Amino acid sequence: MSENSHTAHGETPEWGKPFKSFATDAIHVGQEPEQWKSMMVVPPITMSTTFKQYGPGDHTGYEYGRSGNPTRKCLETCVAALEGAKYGLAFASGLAATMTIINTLKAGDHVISTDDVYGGTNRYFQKIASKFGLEFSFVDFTNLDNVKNALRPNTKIVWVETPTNPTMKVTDVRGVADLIKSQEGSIMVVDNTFMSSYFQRPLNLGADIVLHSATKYMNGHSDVVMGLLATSSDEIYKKLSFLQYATGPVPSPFDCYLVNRGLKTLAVRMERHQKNAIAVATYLEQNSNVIKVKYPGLPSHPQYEIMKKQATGCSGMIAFWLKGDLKTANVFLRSLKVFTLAESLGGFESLAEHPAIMTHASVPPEQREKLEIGDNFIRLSCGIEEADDLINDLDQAINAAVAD
Ligand SMILES: Cc1ncc(COP(=O)(O)O)c(C=O)c1O
Ligand SMILES: N[C@@H](CC[Se]C[C@H](N)C(=O)O)C(=O)O
Repeated sequence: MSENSHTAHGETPEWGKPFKSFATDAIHVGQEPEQWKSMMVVPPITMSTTFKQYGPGDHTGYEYGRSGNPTRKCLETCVAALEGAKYGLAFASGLAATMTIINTLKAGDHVISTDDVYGGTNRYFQKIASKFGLEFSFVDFTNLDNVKNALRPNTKIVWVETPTNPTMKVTDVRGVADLIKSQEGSIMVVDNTFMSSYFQRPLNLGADIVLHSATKYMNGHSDVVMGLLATSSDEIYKKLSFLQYATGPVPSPFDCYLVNRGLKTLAVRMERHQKNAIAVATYLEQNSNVIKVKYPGLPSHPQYEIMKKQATGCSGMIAFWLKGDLKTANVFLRSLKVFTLAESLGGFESLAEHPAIMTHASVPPEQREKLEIGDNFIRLSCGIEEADDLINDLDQAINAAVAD
């Protein structure tokens, strides 16, 4: 069912058209009842860690739970379809998926990363992977000359996160693909966590691997930690699936079941996240106590034109800077009643957080300052509640913060 063309339905004048049959694929691909003797419609949670063989080495394709599991397979097949990819792979967390990609490299290899990459990815690159002889450069991908200038003969991976966590910088993915085309042996990884497969398909734009922290939108219910990868390259898949079973960062069958279930409502969830985020970002832009709002789905975003060119919509993530200091931000966050003050994002519930103290505390302070991740900086994940309730909540919390 899956293909990379666009649907005739749901025309949107501004954005790329929705991916053809996305919701149908999310519900059906990899879920065929015919693969089970009982013809069950909902795939089972297969807990068995081992599988009977007809004779030594003569088996159904499953031998041991680390190298393959039927529930995981349903999920991986579905994810591949949703990314327009040939292959999907599931991992125990987003960072486990990141680590697996980095494990394809060897000492002396070089990685160019978006400067505003998620704090945990930054920490893994700087504090762990660099100890094994890998070299990292962090540059601002909103100017592709920075990427061009950072390329070295030993550059093996260009690591794009778009939009970035937390300041919502957008990278021209096709522009990066064109840049590295002539660089033999270099691949591009795109962390698609903030968009989900519903709004952006990086492989269509020239990426080699797509990564998700499925902990976020792909699962969407804030009850599973998981990572997902997708690729259409046989060579890359071979390396990643070897590492998946040889190093073992695999998710549990129960978690695979939950994420596979979460995908069934991804399309409707993302539409609602977007609708709420547009309403909230528009409200924030009009509030005189807010200095700046960054939402890539509004024309005020510096990379709005790129966003429209490469995405079919925008998620529930908003970055904004309050007038005031740490105390103002603190009172604002403590005053929220509908938004919950918590790390993470992409679930049905709205969350708010303070990146400098919470999710991005591991980013070196001087790098945080350069990226404007300061005391008055707030990140919102708009859930799927009623938009008016979200706006009223933000309004009362901002009023409480400025009055204090
Ligand atoms: C953009 C992004 N990528 C990767 C990760 C890592 O994912 P996980 O927490 O599932 O390990 C996160 C969050 O943690 C994230 O926000
Ligand atoms: N990607 C999530 C993760 C929150 Se940061 C988790 C933990 N404190 C850590 O440092 O690893 C997000 O909210 O951005």
